[in-house]
Amino acid sequence: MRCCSVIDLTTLAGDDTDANVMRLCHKAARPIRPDLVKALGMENFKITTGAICVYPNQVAVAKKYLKAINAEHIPIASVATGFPAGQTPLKLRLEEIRMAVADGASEIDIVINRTKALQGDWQTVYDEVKLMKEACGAAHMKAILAVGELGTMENVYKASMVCMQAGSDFIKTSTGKEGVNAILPVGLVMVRAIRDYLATTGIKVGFKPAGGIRNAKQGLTWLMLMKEELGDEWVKADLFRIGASSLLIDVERQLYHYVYGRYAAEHQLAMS
Ligand SMILES: O=C[C@H](O)COP(=O)(O)O
Repeated sequence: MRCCSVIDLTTLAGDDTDANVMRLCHKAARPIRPDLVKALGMENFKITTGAICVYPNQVAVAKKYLKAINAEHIPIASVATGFPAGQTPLKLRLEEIRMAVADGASEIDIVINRTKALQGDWQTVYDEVKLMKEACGAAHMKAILAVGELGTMENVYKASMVCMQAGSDFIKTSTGKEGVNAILPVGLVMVRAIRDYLATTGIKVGFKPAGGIRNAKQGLTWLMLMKEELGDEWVKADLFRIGASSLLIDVERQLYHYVYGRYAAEHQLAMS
């Protein structure tokens, strides 16, 4: 159930429609079947996912549907800044953030400039992320490193530090579109960077692994990493999210197994 509460329930596809986004909103508001929630004695916790995560074009649609189902308390995260490649002019990347915020996103997932990172131009990476943070205004900003494109663990650590120094509220592993996405060795480097940054500044930065996290056991492994490396504060939604499009259905399937002692047939569980 904790895993469920930290998921940024995501749809980031070229064929996203209003209907997909509506279904995402419903699933975020009621992520686990009521009979399972009741059997687990969790009714009073009113668990939702941590947020929903969509492309900027879908933010207004999501806002409308969340309002319609009285679930406006669920944050809308929008990717921005030319997600996933980030290969558009800075002016457009910044404007995309402003538009997503104006449409109702309270969280913005930006991508860093991998070209500049790979060329060792960390000053430009820093300057751009700082401008992106300013463009976010009151919205929380998650900086996606796209670790699968950074080449070395040293670059992952440097990118983590630069993003935190530039004011990121979260650092996030991946867009989900790279060849290599959220993997534990890279996650360890990033959470250790968070720990080092906390030790030197006293500032708590959140962590979001994303991309390829598809089953409950993976979810538990990431939760354990956070608890072991950063402690209990980092297993809650204000400092930890898992970006995932299909993890929730497996979490629900495993809870079904826990409650009923057998796996559900496919027709018995709604798809997440
Ligand atoms: O930010 C979230 C990722 O795009 C989700 O990736 P996934 O579809 O592999 O779960």
